[in-house]
Amino acid sequence: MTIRDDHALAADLATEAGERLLETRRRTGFADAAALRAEGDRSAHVFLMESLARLRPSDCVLSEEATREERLDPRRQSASRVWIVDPLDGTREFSEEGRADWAVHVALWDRGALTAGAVALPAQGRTLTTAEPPTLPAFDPAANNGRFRIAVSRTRPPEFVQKLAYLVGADLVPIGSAGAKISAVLTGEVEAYVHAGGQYEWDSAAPVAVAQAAGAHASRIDGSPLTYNQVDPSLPDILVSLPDLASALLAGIRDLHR
Ligand SMILES: Nc1ncnc2c1ncn2[C@@H]1O[C@H](COP(=O)(O)O)[C@@H](OP(=O)(O)O)[C@H]1O
Ligand SMILES: [Mg+2]
Repeated sequence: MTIRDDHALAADLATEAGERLLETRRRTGFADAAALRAEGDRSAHVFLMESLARLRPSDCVLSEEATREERLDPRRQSASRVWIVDPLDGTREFSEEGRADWAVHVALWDRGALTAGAVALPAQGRTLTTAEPPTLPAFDPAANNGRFRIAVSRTRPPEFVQKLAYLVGADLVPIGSAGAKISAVLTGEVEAYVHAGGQYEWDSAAPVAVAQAAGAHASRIDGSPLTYNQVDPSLPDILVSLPDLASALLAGIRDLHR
Protein backbone atom coordinates (compact mmCIF):
# COMPACT_ATOMS: atom_id res chain seq x y z
CA MET A 1 0.00 0.00 0.00
CA THR A 2 1.50 3.33 -0.99
CA ILE A 3 0.85 6.84 0.30
CA ARG A 4 -0.42 7.76 -3.17
CA ASP A 5 -3.06 5.02 -2.90
CA ASP A 6 -4.49 6.57 0.25
CA HIS A 7 -4.81 10.00 -1.43
CA ALA A 8 -6.54 8.44 -4.45
CA LEU A 9 -8.78 6.26 -2.29
CA ALA A 10 -9.94 9.24 -0.19
CA ALA A 11 -10.78 11.18 -3.37
CA ASP A 12 -12.55 8.25 -5.05
CA LEU A 13 -14.67 7.38 -2.01
CA ALA A 14 -15.68 10.99 -1.29
CA THR A 15 -16.56 11.57 -4.95
CA GLU A 16 -18.59 8.37 -5.29
CA ALA A 17 -20.45 8.96 -2.01
CA GLY A 18 -21.23 12.45 -3.33
CA GLU A 19 -22.59 11.13 -6.63
CA ARG A 20 -24.84 8.76 -4.69
CA LEU A 21 -26.07 11.70 -2.56
CA LEU A 22 -26.95 13.67 -5.72
CA GLU A 23 -28.95 10.64 -6.87
CA THR A 24 -30.68 10.41 -3.45
CA ARG A 25 -31.65 14.09 -3.78
CA ARG A 26 -33.08 13.48 -7.30
CA ARG A 27 -34.95 10.33 -6.28
CA THR A 28 -36.32 11.47 -2.91
CA GLY A 29 -37.08 15.12 -3.67
CA PHE A 30 -37.27 17.97 -1.14
CA ALA A 31 -40.87 17.73 0.10
CA ASP A 32 -39.89 15.92 3.31
CA ALA A 33 -36.58 17.54 4.33
CA ALA A 34 -36.12 15.43 7.48
CA ALA A 35 -36.55 12.19 5.53
CA LEU A 36 -34.08 13.39 2.87
CA ARG A 37 -31.50 14.30 5.55
CA ALA A 38 -31.90 10.92 7.29
CA GLU A 39 -31.60 8.98 4.03
CA GLY A 40 -28.55 11.00 2.92
CA ASP A 41 -26.71 10.56 6.25
CA ARG A 42 -27.48 6.84 6.45
CA SER A 43 -26.75 5.83 2.86
CA ALA A 44 -23.46 7.76 2.62
CA HIS A 45 -22.31 6.31 5.98
CA VAL A 46 -23.11 2.73 4.90
CA PHE A 47 -21.32 3.22 1.55
CA LEU A 48 -18.16 4.59 3.23
CA MET A 49 -18.10 1.97 6.01
CA GLU A 50 -18.56 -0.94 3.59
CA SER A 51 -15.97 0.43 1.15
CA LEU A 52 -13.33 1.02 3.85
CA ALA A 53 -13.98 -2.40 5.43
CA ARG A 54 -13.37 -3.99 2.02
CA LEU A 55 -10.46 -1.86 0.83
CA ARG A 56 -8.66 -1.13 4.13
CA PRO A 57 -9.70 -4.02 6.43
CA SER A 58 -6.92 -3.39 9.00
CA ASP A 59 -7.75 0.29 9.54
CA CYS A 60 -10.18 1.81 12.06
CA VAL A 61 -12.93 4.28 11.11
CA LEU A 62 -14.40 7.18 13.07
CA SER A 63 -17.63 8.35 11.43
CA GLU A 64 -20.14 11.00 12.45
CA GLU A 65 -22.92 8.49 11.86
CA ALA A 66 -21.38 5.66 13.93
CA THR A 67 -23.08 4.55 17.14
CA ARG A 68 -21.74 5.75 20.51
CA GLU A 69 -20.31 2.26 21.15
CA GLU A 70 -18.52 2.26 17.79
CA ARG A 71 -17.04 5.68 18.55
CA LEU A 72 -15.81 4.49 21.95
CA ASP A 73 -14.20 1.37 20.42
CA PRO A 74 -10.88 1.13 22.35
CA ARG A 75 -9.09 -0.23 19.24
CA ARG A 76 -9.28 3.26 17.76
CA GLN A 77 -6.98 4.59 20.50
CA SER A 78 -4.22 2.05 19.83
CA ALA A 79 -4.65 2.01 16.02
CA SER A 80 -1.95 3.55 13.85
CA ARG A 81 -4.36 4.35 11.01
CA VAL A 82 -7.87 5.77 11.48
CA TRP A 83 -10.15 7.06 8.70
CA ILE A 84 -12.14 10.05 9.99
CA VAL A 85 -15.24 10.54 7.85
CA ASP A 86 -18.27 12.79 7.75
CA PRO A 87 -20.59 11.11 5.24
CA LEU A 88 -22.66 14.29 4.82
CA ASP A 89 -21.41 17.61 6.18
CA GLY A 90 -23.90 20.43 5.83
CA THR A 91 -26.85 18.06 6.21
CA ARG A 92 -29.25 20.99 6.53
CA GLU A 93 -28.13 22.53 3.23
CA PHE A 94 -28.28 19.12 1.50
CA SER A 95 -32.02 19.09 2.19
CA GLU A 96 -32.60 22.61 0.79
CA GLU A 97 -33.28 22.64 -2.96
CA GLY A 98 -30.74 24.61 -4.98
CA ARG A 99 -28.04 24.77 -2.29
CA ALA A 100 -24.56 23.53 -3.18
CA ASP A 101 -22.84 24.09 0.20
CA TRP A 102 -22.69 20.52 1.48
CA ALA A 103 -19.88 17.99 1.31
CA VAL A 104 -18.53 14.49 1.88
CA HIS A 105 -15.38 14.26 4.04
CA VAL A 106 -12.87 11.39 3.96
CA ALA A 107 -9.58 11.80 5.88
CA LEU A 108 -6.81 9.48 7.01
CA TRP A 109 -5.12 10.01 10.39
CA ASP A 110 -1.84 8.10 10.51
CA ARG A 111 0.21 8.04 13.74
CA GLY A 112 -0.62 11.53 14.90
CA ALA A 113 -1.11 13.47 11.65
CA LEU A 114 -3.66 13.85 8.88
CA THR A 115 -1.81 12.33 5.93
CA ALA A 116 -4.51 12.13 3.23
CA GLY A 117 -7.98 13.53 2.67
CA ALA A 118 -10.63 14.63 0.24
CA VAL A 119 -13.67 16.89 0.34
CA ALA A 120 -16.27 16.19 -2.33
CA LEU A 121 -18.58 19.09 -3.20
CA PRO A 122 -21.00 17.09 -5.34
CA ALA A 123 -23.40 19.92 -6.22
CA GLN A 124 -20.38 22.06 -7.26
CA GLY A 125 -19.03 19.22 -9.41
CA ARG A 126 -15.62 19.11 -7.72
CA THR A 127 -13.54 17.25 -5.19
CA LEU A 128 -10.65 18.91 -3.37
CA THR A 129 -7.95 16.39 -2.52
CA THR A 130 -4.49 15.91 -1.05
CA ALA A 131 -3.71 13.90 -4.21
CA GLU A 132 -3.56 17.24 -6.02
CA PRO A 133 -3.78 20.04 -3.45
CA PRO A 134 -5.31 23.27 -4.78
CA THR A 135 -3.02 26.22 -5.46
CA LEU A 136 -3.82 28.88 -2.88
CA PRO A 137 -4.90 32.27 -4.21
CA ALA A 138 -2.48 35.10 -3.41
CA PHE A 139 -3.79 37.70 -0.95
CA ASP A 140 -3.27 41.19 -2.27
CA PRO A 141 -3.61 43.75 0.59
CA ALA A 142 -3.70 46.55 -2.00
CA ALA A 143 -6.96 45.21 -3.46
CA ASN A 144 -10.24 46.26 -1.78
CA ASN A 145 -8.32 48.55 0.62
CA GLY A 146 -7.10 45.45 2.44
CA ARG A 147 -10.63 44.23 3.22
CA PHE A 148 -11.19 40.49 3.04
CA ARG A 149 -13.94 37.88 3.60
CA ILE A 150 -14.53 35.48 6.51
CA ALA A 151 -16.85 32.47 6.01
CA VAL A 152 -19.08 31.68 8.99
CA SER A 153 -21.84 29.20 9.79
CA ARG A 154 -25.24 30.22 8.41
CA THR A 155 -26.97 29.01 11.57
CA ARG A 156 -24.40 28.97 14.42
CA PRO A 157 -21.77 31.69 13.89
CA PRO A 158 -19.44 32.39 16.84
CA GLU A 159 -20.76 35.21 19.04
CA PHE A 160 -17.53 37.24 18.68
CA VAL A 161 -17.35 37.14 14.89
CA GLN A 162 -19.09 40.48 14.14
CA LYS A 163 -16.60 42.27 16.38
CA LEU A 164 -13.71 40.33 14.85
CA ALA A 165 -14.79 41.33 11.34
CA TYR A 166 -14.93 44.99 12.41
CA LEU A 167 -11.51 44.75 14.09
CA VAL A 168 -9.66 43.17 11.14
CA GLY A 169 -11.59 44.88 8.33
CA ALA A 170 -13.45 41.89 6.95
CA ASP A 171 -16.93 41.06 5.64
CA LEU A 172 -18.81 37.98 6.84
CA VAL A 173 -20.01 35.41 4.29
CA PRO A 174 -22.51 32.85 5.65
CA ILE A 175 -21.99 29.41 4.05
CA GLY A 176 -23.23 25.97 5.16
CA SER A 177 -20.91 23.00 5.92
CA ALA A 178 -17.41 23.20 7.40
CA GLY A 179 -16.05 21.39 4.34
CA ALA A 180 -17.67 23.87 1.94
CA LYS A 181 -16.35 26.83 3.98
CA ILE A 182 -12.77 25.55 4.13
CA SER A 183 -12.97 24.72 0.41
CA ALA A 184 -14.12 28.30 -0.20
CA VAL A 185 -10.87 29.51 1.45
CA LEU A 186 -8.80 27.21 -0.75
CA THR A 187 -10.54 28.23 -3.98
CA GLY A 188 -10.58 31.98 -3.37
CA GLU A 189 -14.26 32.68 -2.62
CA VAL A 190 -13.30 33.85 0.88
CA GLU A 191 -9.98 34.34 2.65
CA ALA A 192 -10.76 32.78 6.08
CA TYR A 193 -13.13 30.56 8.08
CA VAL A 194 -13.71 31.04 11.81
CA HIS A 195 -15.84 28.79 14.00
CA ALA A 196 -16.33 28.36 17.76
CA GLY A 197 -18.96 27.00 20.11
CA GLY A 198 -19.00 23.35 19.05
CA GLN A 199 -17.89 20.95 16.33
CA TYR A 200 -16.36 17.47 16.04
CA GLU A 201 -13.26 15.92 14.48
CA TRP A 202 -15.19 14.65 11.43
CA ASP A 203 -16.42 18.17 10.61
CA SER A 204 -12.87 19.39 9.96
CA ALA A 205 -10.43 16.44 9.47
CA ALA A 206 -10.72 16.04 5.69
CA PRO A 207 -10.87 19.75 4.77
CA VAL A 208 -7.97 20.45 7.16
CA ALA A 209 -5.93 17.65 5.52
CA VAL A 210 -6.44 19.37 2.15
CA ALA A 211 -5.87 22.87 3.59
CA GLN A 212 -2.57 21.81 5.18
CA ALA A 213 -1.44 20.08 1.97
CA ALA A 214 -2.20 23.33 0.10
CA GLY A 215 -0.17 25.39 2.62
CA ALA A 216 -3.09 27.21 4.29
CA HIS A 217 -3.13 28.09 7.98
CA ALA A 218 -5.28 25.72 10.11
CA SER A 219 -5.37 25.82 13.93
CA ARG A 220 -7.58 26.19 16.99
CA ILE A 221 -8.66 29.81 17.50
CA ASP A 222 -5.97 30.25 20.20
CA GLY A 223 -3.35 29.25 17.62
CA SER A 224 -2.71 25.79 19.09
CA PRO A 225 -2.63 22.76 16.77
CA LEU A 226 -5.76 20.83 15.78
CA THR A 227 -5.39 17.28 17.10
CA TYR A 228 -7.35 14.29 15.82
CA ASN A 229 -8.24 10.75 16.92
CA GLN A 230 -8.72 11.84 20.53
CA VAL A 231 -10.86 9.79 22.94
CA ASP A 232 -13.40 12.61 22.95
CA PRO A 233 -13.90 13.67 19.30
CA SER A 234 -15.12 17.16 20.25
CA LEU A 235 -13.07 19.85 18.47
CA PRO A 236 -15.16 22.95 19.10
CA ASP A 237 -13.28 25.77 17.35
CA ILE A 238 -11.14 26.33 14.28
CA LEU A 239 -9.44 28.99 12.18
CA VAL A 240 -8.49 28.31 8.55
CA SER A 241 -7.08 31.15 6.47
CA LEU A 242 -4.65 32.18 3.81
CA PRO A 243 -1.24 32.15 5.54
CA ASP A 244 -0.72 35.94 5.33
CA LEU A 245 -3.90 36.64 7.33
CA ALA A 246 -3.44 34.17 10.18
CA SER A 247 -1.46 36.35 12.57
CA ALA A 248 -3.90 39.30 12.29
CA LEU A 249 -6.89 37.01 12.83
CA LEU A 250 -5.30 35.23 15.82
CA ALA A 251 -4.35 38.60 17.35
CA GLY A 252 -7.88 39.91 16.81
CA ILE A 253 -9.47 36.82 18.41
CA ARG A 254 -7.01 37.09 21.35
CA ASP A 255 -7.90 40.76 21.88
CA LEU A 256 -11.63 39.94 21.93
CA HIS A 257 -11.12 37.22 24.55
CA ARG A 258 -9.02 39.26 26.96
N1 LIG B 1 -22.27 24.52 17.89
C1 LIG B 1 -22.13 23.37 17.27
N2 LIG B 1 -22.16 22.18 17.93
C2 LIG B 1 -21.98 21.01 17.29
N3 LIG B 1 -21.75 20.89 15.94
C3 LIG B 1 -21.72 22.03 15.23
C4 LIG B 1 -21.90 23.32 15.85
N4 LIG B 1 -21.79 24.26 14.89
C5 LIG B 1 -21.58 23.60 13.73
N5 LIG B 1 -21.53 22.26 13.93
C6 LIG B 1 -21.35 21.21 12.91
O1 LIG B 1 -20.38 21.63 11.98
C7 LIG B 1 -20.82 21.35 10.64
C8 LIG B 1 -20.86 22.66 9.87
O2 LIG B 1 -21.85 23.49 10.46
P1 LIG B 1 -22.31 24.85 9.78
O3 LIG B 1 -22.89 24.47 8.47
O4 LIG B 1 -23.30 25.44 10.74
O5 LIG B 1 -21.08 25.65 9.65
C9 LIG B 1 -22.20 20.68 10.73
O6 LIG B 1 -22.00 19.29 10.54
P2 LIG B 1 -23.14 18.30 9.97
O7 LIG B 1 -23.87 18.99 8.87
O8 LIG B 1 -22.32 17.14 9.51
O9 LIG B 1 -24.01 17.97 11.15
C10 LIG B 1 -22.64 21.03 12.15
O10 LIG B 1 -23.41 20.02 12.76
MG1 LIG C 1 -20.35 17.62 9.77
